[in-house]
Amino acid sequence: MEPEFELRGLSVEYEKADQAEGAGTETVLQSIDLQIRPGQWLGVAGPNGSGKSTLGLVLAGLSGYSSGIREPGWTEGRRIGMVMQNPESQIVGETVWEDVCFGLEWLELETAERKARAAAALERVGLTAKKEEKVERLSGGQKQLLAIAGSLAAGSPMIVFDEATAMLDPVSRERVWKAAKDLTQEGTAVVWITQWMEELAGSGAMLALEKGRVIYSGTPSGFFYGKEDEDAPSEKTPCEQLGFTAPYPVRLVQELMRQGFRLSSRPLTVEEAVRAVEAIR
Ligand SMILES: Nc1ncnc2c1ncn2[C@@H]1O[C@H](COP(=O)(O)OP(=O)(O)OP(=O)(O)O)[C@@H](O)[C@H]1O
Repeated sequence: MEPEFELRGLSVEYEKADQAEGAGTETVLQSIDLQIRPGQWLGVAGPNGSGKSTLGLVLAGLSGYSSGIREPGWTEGRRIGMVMQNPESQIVGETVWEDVCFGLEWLELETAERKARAAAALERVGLTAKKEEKVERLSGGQKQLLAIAGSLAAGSPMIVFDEATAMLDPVSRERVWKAAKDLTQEGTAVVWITQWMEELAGSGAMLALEKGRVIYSGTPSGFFYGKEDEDAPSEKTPCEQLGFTAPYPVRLVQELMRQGFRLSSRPLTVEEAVRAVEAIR
């Protein structure tokens, strides 16, 4: 299947803010290549300032770029959704209903169709009962769900989540994560930017950025465990290179491996770790 969204050699440069450093530009993203297929979940990780949000904005079509190619999914009339870290920063309507309808204003739809789409989107994220509520009275998690509903109503083929669960409690985090997971089942592509290593474990594919460059592109397993078939890995894993701590099940299994246990898989979750350990009994 052809990738629906593709970046080739994409770079973003900004004018240097600090004149003391001399005039010129700062390269924030450098030669990024990536492909995103319909229904794919792409996890994106990287330290502060590595360019994750800039990449998210470019993918969402909210920010330009200096050079490279971005095609073919960004054609006119196809709105890419974006759910930002701060739920307050993306509210456009006074009430829940107004907010979800806002993104539909630009589409040439019959009123009945617009209403049906907005109602269906609110239903999908469980906010139907809050339809008449003022947005300011929603919780942070509900505001994130509302942002998802806005993208759903507009028929976005891809939604970018930029640390969208960072300000949420565990229950709300789970709800937003689940809503995003459900979208991929229906063919919506999800770009999930996060600093939470646990959130990367379920990614179909992931990439890691450092200083604006892609330093890893592949499976979460390769990111956390490093190259395949190394009995005693001496090289740092990409996760360690970035200074991140792998999820607890990964660290547990890595310690077992160091102690000489041979595991036939490279588990990422507690459930997978339990199965892998059971298999060596
Ligand atoms: N509009 C802008 N003008 C100039 N420089 C910018 C602009 N936006 C971002 N930058 C710079 O680009 C670099 C990458 O920023 P970006 O926000 O994309 O990183 P990030 O990985 O999302 O960081 P964080 O995890 O802290 O959110 C930083 O050095 C930042 O100062």
